[in-house]
Amino acid sequence: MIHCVPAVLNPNEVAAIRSKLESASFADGAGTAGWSAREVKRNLQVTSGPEYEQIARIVREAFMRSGELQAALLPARATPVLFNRYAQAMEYGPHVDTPVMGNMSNSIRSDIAITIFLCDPQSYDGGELTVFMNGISNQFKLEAGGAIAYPANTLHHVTPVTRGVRDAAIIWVQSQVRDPARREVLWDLENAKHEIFKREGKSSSFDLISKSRANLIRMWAEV
Ligand SMILES: O=C(O)CCC(=O)C(=O)O
Ligand SMILES: [Fe+2]
Repeated sequence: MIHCVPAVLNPNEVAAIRSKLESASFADGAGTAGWSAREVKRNLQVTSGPEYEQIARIVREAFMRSGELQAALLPARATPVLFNRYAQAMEYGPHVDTPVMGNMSNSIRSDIAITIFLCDPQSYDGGELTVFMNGISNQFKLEAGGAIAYPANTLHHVTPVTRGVRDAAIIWVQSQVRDPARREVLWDLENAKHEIFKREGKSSSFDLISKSRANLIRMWAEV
């Protein structure tokens, strides 16, 4: 399931990150790709340093406080934030993300990939995130601060930027519930809880749905 969540970063946070990106240093993104993705990865990435630490903290905190991302993804762990830049003619061709990231003592299964858009979509052409799912190609270009979370086991690509610059923050998440179909059931129940609560308050139906969702998490969660 794909989740698009607007304004995960508020406008002040987007502005703060954008201003830090002006002085941040970037390296060739091919450095962090697997051998086959490297063939098609043409972008830049912020290198570690004080700017990186500050903007990564802003993104991580925004991710943690997003009720929708937390309830939909049920994160167990997340990678450090990666900042991608696609300048004129840069792109990231079709690839599948590395399934297990990090090293032996600190590894994360990449169940879900998140892109948080950092630029006004009017300020650049191209740069659509394209995700192939169920035989359909879906294109996304969100407002600055908006996040898309999609299954990392999909083939996806970023189309060439033909004007301006596209900056984005990327996080990979290992979910407590690795099966996307189970996560969808839990997400539907979460929405049903909200609907019932709005209509009836904390009724006995609400309590039963809450209990079912909580107990399904107990059955399925790996923590
Ligand atoms: O820039 C993006 O939106 C996605 C980048 C991506 O697919 C990756 O870094 O693996
Ligand atoms: Fe990717």
